[in-house]
Amino acid sequence: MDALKPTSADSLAAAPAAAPAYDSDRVHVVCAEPSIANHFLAELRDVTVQQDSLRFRRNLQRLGEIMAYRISSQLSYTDKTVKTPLGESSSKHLHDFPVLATVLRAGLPFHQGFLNYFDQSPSAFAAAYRIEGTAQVQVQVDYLSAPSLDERVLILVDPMLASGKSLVQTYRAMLRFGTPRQVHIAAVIASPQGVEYVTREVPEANLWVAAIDDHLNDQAYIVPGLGDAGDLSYGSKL
Ligand SMILES: O=c1cc[nH]c(=O)[nH]1
Repeated sequence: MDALKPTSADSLAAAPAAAPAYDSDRVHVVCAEPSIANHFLAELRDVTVQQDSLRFRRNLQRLGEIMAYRISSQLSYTDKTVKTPLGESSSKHLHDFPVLATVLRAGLPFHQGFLNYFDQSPSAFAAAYRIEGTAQVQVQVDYLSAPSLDERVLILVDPMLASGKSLVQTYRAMLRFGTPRQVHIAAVIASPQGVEYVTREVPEANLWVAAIDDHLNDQAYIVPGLGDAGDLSYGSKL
């Protein structure tokens, strides 16, 4: 966990002097407005609350549920009439359930939150790891499983958008399963660099984040962030 401590060389990528201007039609910052999402995010960040890994995973799920609801306003609906015990009601039904993609292992609780709402969605999974010993962050995607993405809505979810390399590599690797008609990328905490990289490299995507933090440290962790989302969910690894 030493990698998480602030260092004097928190210089991998210094924070921009002023807040960058994001295209608010494409970048949605859910915790910019006060809501219960802010409370869940505060618990995720809090080192004391983090000791309860059940609550940590559940808070990631809850933010996934909130983001699923927000993204649902951009999906297509079909008018249908449903029979109630007392009559008929004209209602809107989700036209087709989005494909929910995530990156093992840290993405799993956040993905479960999306699946709780998009309960008929198929899922796609990727495993990606960082290649050690390189000056630049380099990522290898080495496991993929997905349904056809042709003409589907794809929502790619990963709780921490740090450099953005693993998300972009995963997205590109997924495209071998087809060309989605609409793409959303969702993260809990993003770095300014990650937002810049993803919006530049995947211009077709809408980006949804709970918060955009200050900067990346020299280990490519988000500061202040929350630490290592995978370890906090599932225990530290060797
Ligand atoms: O801060 C970060 C960055 C990447 N992954 C994490 O779990 N935390």
